[in-house]
Amino acid sequence: MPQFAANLSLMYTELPFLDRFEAAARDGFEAVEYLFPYAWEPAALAARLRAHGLRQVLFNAPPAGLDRAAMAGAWDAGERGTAALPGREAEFRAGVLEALRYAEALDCPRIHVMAGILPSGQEREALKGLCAGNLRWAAEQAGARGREVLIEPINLRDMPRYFVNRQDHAHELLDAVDSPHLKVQMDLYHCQIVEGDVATKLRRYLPTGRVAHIQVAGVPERHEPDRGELYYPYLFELIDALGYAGWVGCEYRPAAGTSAGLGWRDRALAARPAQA
Ligand SMILES: O=C(O)C(=O)[C@@H](O)CO
Ligand SMILES: [Mg+2]
Repeated sequence: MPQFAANLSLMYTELPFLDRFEAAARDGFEAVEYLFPYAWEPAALAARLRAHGLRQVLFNAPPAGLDRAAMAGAWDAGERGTAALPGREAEFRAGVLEALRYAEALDCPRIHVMAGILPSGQEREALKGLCAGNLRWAAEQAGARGREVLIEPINLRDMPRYFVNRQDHAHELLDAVDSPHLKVQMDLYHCQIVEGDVATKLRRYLPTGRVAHIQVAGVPERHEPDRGELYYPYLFELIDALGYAGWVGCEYRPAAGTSAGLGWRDRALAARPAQA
């Protein structure tokens, strides 16, 4: 059965951010992911991880900005990455280097690098080369530090004009970059909204070894995985059967309260086949 990581950006939001680590550990999580660490010093976050026996398994590179102040305000200003954006190469590089600095301090093996919102009047086709070039540079930087860069297909309802929407968009970029340090973050919530046929996509892409992180949520409300149109017990069994050994991030907005809504996870773990 997959190993689950708590997403501290969407879960435990009733608590101040730094208190969410303890809450996740108390609920039995051994790993966490979240959007951004940059409002805190790496040492403060590393101390929380250590104190609660948690591993950091994923976070995002800054969405834009050349310096810490600009990076901090970028998400609220509507920025969603710069990998595919012309003229933003310096911000892209600054963000990747800042993320890798945190990844090292937090011993986090991978960072999610976002591609950006397609500028009006531009076609994604025309920006694929630029995006691949930026991602190649990022993958080299990450590889030199023993880390991986991930890209994630995201649905256009939540993020209009986002550059990477389908699994094949992401895998096409991986083909172009051709680096063992660039991988895919496969979020089944986005996959269901954009493409459907999720089990077939898992069967196609997990055996490639290119999927380094999976995320889950119910569809369409992005609540607990036991709410909505996807039947996760079947998908978890399939993920196991396909030999996926990575983390599954719980990237959903709890409808029942974070701890009260973990029944789906406990049932999934209880259904785990006995280890030989
Ligand atoms: O929205 C998601 O899904 C994510 O995984 C974030 O990292 C990016 O928005
Ligand atoms: Mg996601």
